[in-house]
Amino acid sequence: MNALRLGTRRSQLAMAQSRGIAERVTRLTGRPVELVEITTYGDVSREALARIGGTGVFVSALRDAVLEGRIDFAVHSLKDLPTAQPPELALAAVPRREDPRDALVARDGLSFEGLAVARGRARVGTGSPRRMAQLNAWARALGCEIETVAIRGNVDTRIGYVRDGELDAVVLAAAGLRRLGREGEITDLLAPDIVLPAPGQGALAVECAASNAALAARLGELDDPHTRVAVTAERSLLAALEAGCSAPVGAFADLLEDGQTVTEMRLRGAVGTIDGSALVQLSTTGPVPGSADEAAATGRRLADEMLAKGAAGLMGERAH
Ligand SMILES: NCc1[nH]cc(CCC(=O)O)c1CC(=O)O
Repeated sequence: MNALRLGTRRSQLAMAQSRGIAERVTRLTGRPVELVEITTYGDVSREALARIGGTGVFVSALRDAVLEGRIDFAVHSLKDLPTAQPPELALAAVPRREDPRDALVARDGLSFEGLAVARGRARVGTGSPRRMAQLNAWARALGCEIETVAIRGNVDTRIGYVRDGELDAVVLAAAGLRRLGREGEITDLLAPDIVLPAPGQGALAVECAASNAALAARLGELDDPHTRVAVTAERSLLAALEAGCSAPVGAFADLLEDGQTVTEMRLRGAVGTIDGSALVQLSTTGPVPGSADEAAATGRRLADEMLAKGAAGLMGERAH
């Protein structure tokens, strides 16, 4: 039986994600899956992500490979996907989401609060305007000041800044650290009511050509409907704010359970200035959307409320 070709970026995180999905696809279909390495613009460019982001720098080379038939399918971090889905590509599966939270890796095992109140102005590394805005707002609420420092690079590089003392802490997605077996580095998990994750954080997207309906159906068996509904609402909120993946926008939908059954979905959104001096944070709770369209409508409604509270005026800024 010929192998399915799964295109993947070469980074450790992408490889770990792709290997995990490859195993599940093989178990499901009985077909071997072969990994094909693809280099994306996001891997080659040294520019600040906040500046080049928003156009799917990590995903377009993989998508081209799918459309040109060089690979059969691709796995992306959902938060890196542009919000508009091209009609020639099928979002075949959104598997069950991992921990959506941001994680702090700090010197001396410190929590964020411990770090913020420690003597001196803590230097916290992150390339994400969303994290900068919310961390600065949190520090202000604690009556402290921190310095957010723009960094990028792979997980080892980022953690290295703390190891070698250049920074007091870095912030990374908990899901990424888990997938790499590096959760032991985490010194604090940031509560979503204080630091809302990026829309889609912790979730993966499995894409194939829309014309390959048979493959889309097989891959669809990996889909987790609750995760799909939640990330659909989050991404619709982001799209309705007309913000890209580098905008200081946090969004997180969680499903509330009553015993065993899921009863309601709560969607939260946050937009702030990078210095944390202003933050608009709203939430809405209602019945679990019965379809992707309903989930998207929930996201748009919350975005409208946020815009009415002045969200647009907070999003103009960019990280330097
Ligand atoms: N923008 C890079 C990126 N895309 C997805 C993840 C982590 C894994 C995930 O969120 O699923 C990361 C790294 C990070 O934010 O620390």
